[in-house]
Amino acid sequence: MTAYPLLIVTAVAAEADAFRAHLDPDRAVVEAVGVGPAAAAAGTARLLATGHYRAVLSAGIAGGFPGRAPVGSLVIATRSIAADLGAESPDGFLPIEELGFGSSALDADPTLVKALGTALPEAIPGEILTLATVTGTAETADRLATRFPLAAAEAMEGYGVAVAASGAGLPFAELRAVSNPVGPRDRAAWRLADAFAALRAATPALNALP
Ligand SMILES: O=C(O)c1cccc(C(=O)CC[C@H]2O[C@@H](n3cnc4c(=O)[nH]cnc43)[C@H](O)[C@@H]2O)c1
Repeated sequence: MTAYPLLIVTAVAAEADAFRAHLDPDRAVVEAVGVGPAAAAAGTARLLATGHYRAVLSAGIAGGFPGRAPVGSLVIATRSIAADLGAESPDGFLPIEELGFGSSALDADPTLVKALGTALPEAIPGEILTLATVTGTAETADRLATRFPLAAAEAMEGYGVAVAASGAGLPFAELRAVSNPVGPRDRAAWRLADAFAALRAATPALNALP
């Protein structure tokens, strides 16, 4: 029997197009479902309802934490973390773990992480944060880097895709190409071409995932 394909979930069409040209449709299918964790979770759950996928990958561009993931690099998530899921308090941010409402982190599937790391040895392993708001100040970047010393990158969808994959009982991973540093907003400086080139170059590795 032929195995079902891997589902690759991106936010926007330009990210999906970076993969689509060289994907083997028997091995992997890519779909763009929208920007942010809610669109990612709802769109992924809708696609998984067919029951015709073997695993799920959240993929696209991201901000890289300075000194941890430079522009143009690839990051493989060890965990995807909903970094803004919780409550503010005068003493600092309280994650939902401390509020008693479950977990704000989902581990990536170890088999997928190992296969990605072997196929993409230049990629940086680390935690990837999911935020509904793109970081745009040095203060927020510093605060996140301190709260999450193992975070290499931030994006807006990974945790949402992970929740949908977990609900469907499927293995999950996240792969990001860094288009910009996490820090003061400078949209004109985003190096989209470098990030898309890194995504395109990763496509053969995705065809080969278990
Ligand atoms: O303007 C364009 O041509 C363009 C082409 C493709 C994608 C975009 C996006 O803006 C996609 C938004 C997408 O990017 C992720 N992302 C990238 N950098 C960051 C960041 O520093 N912090 C959080 N998210 C980031 C995110 O996952 C969005 O879905 C534009």
